[in-house]
Amino acid sequence: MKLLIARPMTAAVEARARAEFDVEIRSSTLPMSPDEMRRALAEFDVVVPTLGDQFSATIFSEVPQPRCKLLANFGVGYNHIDVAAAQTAGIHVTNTPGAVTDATADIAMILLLSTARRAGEGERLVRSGNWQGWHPTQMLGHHVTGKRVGVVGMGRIGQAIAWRCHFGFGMDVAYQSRTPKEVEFPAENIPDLKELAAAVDFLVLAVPGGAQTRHLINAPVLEAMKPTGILINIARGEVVDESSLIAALQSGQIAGAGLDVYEFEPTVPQALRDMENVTILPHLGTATEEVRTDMGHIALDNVAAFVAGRSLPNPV
Ligand SMILES: NC(=O)c1ccc[n+]([C@@H]2O[C@H](COP(=O)([O-])OP(=O)(O)OC[C@H]3O[C@@H](n4cnc5c(N)ncnc54)[C@H](O)[C@@H]3O)[C@@H](O)[C@H]2O)c1
Ligand SMILES: O=C(O)[C@H](O)CO
Repeated sequence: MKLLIARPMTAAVEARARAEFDVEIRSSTLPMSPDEMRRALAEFDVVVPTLGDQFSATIFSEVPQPRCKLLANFGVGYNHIDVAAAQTAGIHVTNTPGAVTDATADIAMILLLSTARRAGEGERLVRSGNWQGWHPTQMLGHHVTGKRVGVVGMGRIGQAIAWRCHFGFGMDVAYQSRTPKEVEFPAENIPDLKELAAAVDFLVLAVPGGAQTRHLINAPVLEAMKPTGILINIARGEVVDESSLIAALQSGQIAGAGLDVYEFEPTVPQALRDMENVTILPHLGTATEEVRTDMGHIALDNVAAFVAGRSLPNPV
């Protein structure tokens, strides 16, 4: 059984992979090229791809009889893989849910607090050496306690964000879902997205990416938000129509944004980089040693189950 891992991993994950499997670990930290993906499908039994490796229907169609039978994705989000095309090609897909939840919810809170309280702008001021000292109207932001958060995508991460907002920061919680969720704190389901956008101070995105959620947040949704509203996106960049977001921020239609993900990642438009009321992070959601190790173990657990002929723990 030949395994390909698409990026360098934490030491613990690489050690386990080398101990248990005949593995090749790519040394590049960049996404696989189409040539590399075709070779991966043709020459390996199992591949551990990740974000950025665009396993499109075209790539699958270019390798008609793939040796590969499992794509054990490193990450919970798998919108970079055309799962239907993979399955048609006889390739299973798995992901790494759960391990990512708390760390990603933490990054959502960092973005929410930083944007509301102007932390990035404040840090830039201190670093510039131009800070003139405290005064009662210096750099006033938006108070968080008592404000209302609206979660779009009330799954594992969405619920962990809502939990933090309620128990940690005394916020009211609303969310959008086709069916009400059973959570251990008061939370109002507002099924209409524009109604939710209009009713909250912070609109937080935690939906999966992919065709069904592409540009879910578009000009009409941004128009529905309060002028004091702040958009937080830890989901996938394509969930937001980025040019409409830039227009809404530039015109003052919304007050700010906190972003971990971008529509054309890793390209971040200059307009976003120029605005002081935008907090921008480089897709840090799961970026801790512990979480990346746990994600690697989950991916390898799926590989091990596949090799042993057991049912896959995390099928997509
Ligand atoms: N920034 C990061 O580093 C980072 C880290 C982990 C996950 N993510 C992203 O977060 C996503 C969510 O992860 P999760 O583990 O919470 O997944 P999940 O499946 O537990 O939750 C997703 C929720 O979104 C809901 N949903 C789907 N389509 C919707 C729509 N159109 N409108 C409203 N709700 C919709 C689903 O019903 C589900 O409740 C991942 O798919 C991934 O893209 C980002
Ligand atoms: O989907 C995920 O798990 C993240 O975006 C990558 O860690």
